[in-house]
Amino acid sequence: MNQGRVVKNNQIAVIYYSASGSTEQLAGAIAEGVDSVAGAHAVSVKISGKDIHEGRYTNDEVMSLLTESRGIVFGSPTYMGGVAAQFKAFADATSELWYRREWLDKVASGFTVGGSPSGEQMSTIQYIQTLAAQHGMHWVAVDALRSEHINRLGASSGLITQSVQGELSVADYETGKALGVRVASLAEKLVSS
Ligand SMILES: Cc1cc2nc3c(=O)[nH]c(=O)nc-3n(C[C@H](O)[C@H](O)[C@H](O)COP(=O)(O)O)c2cc1C
Repeated sequence: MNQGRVVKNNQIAVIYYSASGSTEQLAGAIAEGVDSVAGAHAVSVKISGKDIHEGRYTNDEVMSLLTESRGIVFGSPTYMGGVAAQFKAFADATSELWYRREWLDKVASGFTVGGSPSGEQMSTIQYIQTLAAQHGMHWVAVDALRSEHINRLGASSGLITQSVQGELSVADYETGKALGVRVASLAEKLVSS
């Protein structure tokens, strides 16, 4: 796995864009889940609009940090039925890494927040899933059955949530933590198998 590159011992990166903070809250929940797994640790990176010039994202430090990680969890708010422009600029910038197959066989997952319970968040997750597939990554789905306590909106493809007046529900937060645990645990299994 990731031959020829230095991959840090079960480091999982959580990279996301957030304008008003709810996607950031969810990123925090995922990182908390990762950190609760023995031997795993999370690094969180917020995509900054300051790294985008004329639509192009550039930050070599961020790209190196992601490449050194064993797994990457991608997050964006749902904007107009898709990822935010800032996330797309970042995703486009990963094309150089794609060409060199730098992220081949890492684990991946995705999360999004919308303002509506059914505000096309699935389109956002499907885009993130496609990005991970292009990089040859192993997609980790949500395994929790829907209830009022976890996976409130009942999606499996990725973590789909809704912010109400800028706040996530406890159930959304718990689903984030569970996804972090699952990504870190599967990343560990993949290298030891
Ligand atoms: C430009 C824009 C477009 C949006 N489009 C959608 C949408 O298509 N579906 C939806 O459910 N919510 C939509 N929202 C609501 C955001 O997804 C929601 O407020 C989310 O919590 C923002 O994430 P953040 O707090 O991390 O910035 C939109 C918000 C903005 C500003």
